[in-house]
Amino acid sequence: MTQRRTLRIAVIGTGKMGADHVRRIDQVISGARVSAVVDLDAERAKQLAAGIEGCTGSGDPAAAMATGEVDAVLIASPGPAHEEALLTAFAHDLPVLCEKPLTPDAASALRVMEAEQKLGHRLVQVGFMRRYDAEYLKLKALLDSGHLGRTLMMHNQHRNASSPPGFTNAMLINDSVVHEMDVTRWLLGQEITAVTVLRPRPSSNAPAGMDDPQLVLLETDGGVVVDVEINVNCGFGYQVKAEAVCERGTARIGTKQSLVTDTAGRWGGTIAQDFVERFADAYDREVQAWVDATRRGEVTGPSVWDGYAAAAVCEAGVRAQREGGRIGVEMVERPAFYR
Ligand SMILES: NC(=O)C1=CN([C@@H]2O[C@H](COP(=O)(O)OP(=O)(O)OC[C@H]3O[C@@H](n4cnc5c(N)ncnc54)[C@H](O)[C@@H]3O)[C@@H](O)[C@H]2O)C=CC1
Ligand SMILES: O=C1[C@@H](O)[C@H](O)[C@@H](O)[C@H](O)[C@H]1O
Repeated sequence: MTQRRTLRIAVIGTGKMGADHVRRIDQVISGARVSAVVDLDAERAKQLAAGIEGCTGSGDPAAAMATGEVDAVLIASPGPAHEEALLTAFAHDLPVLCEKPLTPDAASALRVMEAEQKLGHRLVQVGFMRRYDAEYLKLKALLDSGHLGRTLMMHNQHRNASSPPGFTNAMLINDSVVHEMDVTRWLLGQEITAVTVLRPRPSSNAPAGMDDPQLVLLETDGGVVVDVEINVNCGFGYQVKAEAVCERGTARIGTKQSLVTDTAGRWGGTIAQDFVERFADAYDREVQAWVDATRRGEVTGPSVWDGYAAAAVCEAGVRAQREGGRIGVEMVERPAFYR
């Protein structure tokens, strides 16, 4: 259905990402407004709602989606809560922007995929925001142009200043490396077939019980080998870098130096401190693209299939962490619905 009027959005989960998306919809992008915010911590939701005209705050996502006062839903609760919220949105035929991961494991992602297919039309865009980042878009355009020949390898670095409390080895894969898994599939147009995880000695910055950093190797069905340094307690800032090694050259992103100073015998710049800062433009473009598509009655961007494929690769990654060795990715065949 084409909707030319302002889209009324319910944001579910008002923690770090949810609150940032609320600010973005309220102050940055056009064509939408936040009409409801929902959090299990209802007080948090009410406080956020108080600062936004015409917005309610509450603690029950299902009740908020049933009011008939909502046109679309942005899910920013933790991954394990996504399946229930998605199925509720499907019951009301509401378009969804669902933060990554779609769900935390392949079986639940498959259930969501089957439920969406039963509806007979797509409703979900998955929040793999790197696909909207200006540098990643340039890299994709270059690789697609064929100018550098076929891609042979990719090297990635994914560093966070520190991990939030409760972060686990499995989350290192499911929450962090999931981004490299998605961009690998998207940049190369290939599926990932196997995962190996190597662990150097842990950094003394890593919380007890977490092996950080780790080196994750991905192999694709097109014969490309991709390495990812995941290092979520590096201490100095947030860095995401990627280099594609191709037959006729290489291409690097993430090395941008926006401001370089020369002073008192030194030269240097600054490093972003977290993803909200580094990927601000990508999140803006991602949410604007979702709003625009929804108002046109379309669903674009990363699909439930992409969310499922990433979940299947993550599952192999977590097994590789636990069991060691090279673990094959198990996936169902891609349904015609998502081609
Ligand atoms: N695209 C990206 O770069 C990033 C995406 N994320 C994703 O965003 C989502 C949220 O992450 P954060 O904001 O960092 O988490 P957070 O822990 O800061 O916030 C989560 C919020 O959800 C609420 N909540 C928990 N269960 C809920 C439920 N069943 N219904 C409604 N609210 C519920 C919590 O009370 C909390 O306020 C996750 O899926 C995460 O993977 C997080 C960071 C970056
Ligand atoms: O999605 C994200 C977080 O959940 C994750 O914890 C971080 O490592 C990633 O850099 C960020 O983009």
